[in-house]
Amino acid sequence: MELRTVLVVGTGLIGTSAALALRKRNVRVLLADRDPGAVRLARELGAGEDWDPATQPGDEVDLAIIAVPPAHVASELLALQTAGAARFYTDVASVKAEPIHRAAQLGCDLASYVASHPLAGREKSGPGAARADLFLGRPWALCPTEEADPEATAIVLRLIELCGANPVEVGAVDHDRAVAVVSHAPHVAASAVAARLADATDVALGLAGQGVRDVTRIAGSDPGLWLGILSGNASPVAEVLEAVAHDLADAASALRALADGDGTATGELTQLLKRGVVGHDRIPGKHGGPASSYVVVQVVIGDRPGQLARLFQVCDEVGVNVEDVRLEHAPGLPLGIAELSVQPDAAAGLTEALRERGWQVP
Ligand SMILES: NC(=O)c1ccc[n+]([C@@H]2O[C@H](COP(=O)([O-])OP(=O)(O)OC[C@H]3O[C@@H](n4cnc5c(N)ncnc54)[C@H](O)[C@@H]3O)[C@@H](O)[C@H]2O)c1
Ligand SMILES: O=C(O)C(=O)C[C@]1(C(=O)O)C=C[C@@H](O)C=C1
Repeated sequence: MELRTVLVVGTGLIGTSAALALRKRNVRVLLADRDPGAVRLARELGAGEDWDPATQPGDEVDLAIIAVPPAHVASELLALQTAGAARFYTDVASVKAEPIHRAAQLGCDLASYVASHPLAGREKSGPGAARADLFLGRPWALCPTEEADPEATAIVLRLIELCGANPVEVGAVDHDRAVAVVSHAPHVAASAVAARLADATDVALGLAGQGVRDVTRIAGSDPGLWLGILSGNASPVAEVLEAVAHDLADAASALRALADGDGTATGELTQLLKRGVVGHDRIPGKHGGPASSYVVVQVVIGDRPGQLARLFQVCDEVGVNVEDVRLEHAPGLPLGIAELSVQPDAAAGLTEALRERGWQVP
């Protein structure tokens, strides 16, 4: 099953990332969004060409990817199917049961539609945050219903393969329960931790290290999008959060008891910390950070104009492409760390070249 032409509806973070990945594999990509600015930016980033429904025959479009917020998936699917925009359809929403249920209610054709969900994303929205390699090595759930045409499933599998992700076939209800545990409840927990920082003192924020950054990164995401995701998976997420809240309440009680001099209270706390280690160790592969195929080279840089430019100059001299860059500031210090993500085979050469030129590479 070949994917020659794909229509992406919703050229935000996920739609544009899929479009960029497909363009790299020479798939023709047509772009649509209700926001013309989002299409323009996606096009300028090389994600494809504007979709003109008046001139583009639907039977030439193999697959339409609906990459809009969960609440709009079903209505968008209906509109596209009514217009005969493509042969097959998928969506990428973070919840699955409700959009499928709504699509059935609206009378959408469920034979040509296989819902899906890439388990990859960022805390930033819009086409400007998109990356062609966002899905590399990541799980991508697909949830064919009983009505789904096997050809529709095959074409969605091909999409996942072209984006470099790993397909995971799962029922919609099971999917939603699973992502409540591994994505949606963690998001709310991150928000609750980050909310404590809103009125934290400057002294506290000045002491912020990597731990709090790791735990709260996703709390920086678009609240509107996440309200839609959480509302679409309300009961499973509530169930996980109730369990988390129970653990947190127990931990707080144990700490109160410890503060009151009851040394036996360490037992409960230790159990929670140990259960945390067990849970953490069960997460497969690398967690977060840039695409798993990159290696991060850390370089100490002074907080002076031109430092980054000089650093990139070295990368250029030794022919190393910087796939991503992140700056870690040390509050109050005239130093920071630049984390350069590069291809694994380029890391050693770059490290050597930097050290030779006097850069501190820890
Ligand atoms: N952000 C993530 O990390 C992530 C990861 C996996 C899946 N998803 C899912 O992907 C979908 C898109 O999320 P995103 O992060 O790319 O959001 P985004 O805000 O970056 O992009 C969404 C785009 O959809 C457009 N849009 C909204 N309603 C539309 C409609 N009816 N018709 C056409 N365009 C419309 C918006 O203008 C916007 O450009 C959501 O369903 C989300 O649940 C998000
Ligand atoms: O890493 C991030 O920033 C994400 O938001 C990714 C993440 C996740 O929780 O894993 C968030 C929601 C999506 O539905 C899929 C992926």
